[in-house]
Amino acid sequence: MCTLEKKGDIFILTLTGDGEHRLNPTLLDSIQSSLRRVRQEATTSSALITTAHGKFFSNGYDIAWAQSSQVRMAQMDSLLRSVVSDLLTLPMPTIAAVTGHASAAGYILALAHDYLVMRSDRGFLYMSELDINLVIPAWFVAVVEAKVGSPSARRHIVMNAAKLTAKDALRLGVIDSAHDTVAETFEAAQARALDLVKRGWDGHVYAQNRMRFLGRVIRAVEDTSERNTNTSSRL
Ligand SMILES: CCCCCCCCCCCCC/C=C/C(=O)SCCNC(=O)CCNC(=O)[C@H](O)C(C)(C)COP(=O)(O)OP(=O)(O)OC[C@H]1O[C@@H](n2cnc3c(N)ncnc32)[C@H](O)[C@@H]1OP(=O)(O)O
Repeated sequence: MCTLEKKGDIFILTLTGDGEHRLNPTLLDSIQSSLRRVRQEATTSSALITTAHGKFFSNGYDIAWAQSSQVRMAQMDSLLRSVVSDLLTLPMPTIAAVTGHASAAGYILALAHDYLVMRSDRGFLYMSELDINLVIPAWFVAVVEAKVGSPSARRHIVMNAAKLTAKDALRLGVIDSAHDTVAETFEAAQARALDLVKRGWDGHVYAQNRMRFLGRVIRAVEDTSERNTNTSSRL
């Protein structure tokens, strides 16, 4: 599950508990209702930090729950699309404090934030589809393309299923800063959030500008026409 607290103008959304924070409908619904509250309670200049307890930020879709049911996979895909769309249209800057592993859909959840700060002593950013014999959704690729500038870095992430440490991710331009501990990672997220709030931007203007800046990926996230044939035998 997740909790939402507010410290001054900063909202803190935390994926709670020591588990893998697998993105099943229960957790995705909980995240989405928290984001709805953030949108309702936002003041002119706010910021959101998303973080997690334990050694995982999110280990991706709950494929055990899906039990290879395409309908259930489609349900998680649809819910994650609306969470990512909510993040990309939120009227405030967003920061992911990646305090543990973020795999596949969990990686996309982190990348859906404007800024990523990450713990360097533990935790990978890991687009694992190749290793688990799944086809990456086109909209996931659109998010990676929008957030990672270098073609070789994108190839390493997607076509090499690289397990990036924070230091690797910083070098490849995937994250904004790397920190030795969970505490320092969260402090860095708070400091960045305060700096952004201090700019005093109107959140709705911020959201409009982000929708211009990331228009292509927002359209990809919201385009559910993509057929995701997730059985390699069909290739
Ligand atoms: C009808 C229409 C149809 C439409 C249908 C639409 C459907 C769409 C479906 C789309 C599906 C495709 C997209 C898929 C999305 C998904 O999310 S699927 C699920 C993805 N999840 C995964 O694949 C899980 C991946 N996770 C793992 O493999 C592991 O959990 C891990 C991340 C590798 C972590 O391993 P773990 O053992 O659990 O953790 P640790 O013990 O912490 O680490 C292992 C070792 O690594 C060392 N280490 C950790 N961090 C670091 C670091 N930063 N630096 C250096 N070393 C590190 C750690 O010390 C461990 O080392 P040892 O102790 O020596 O073992």
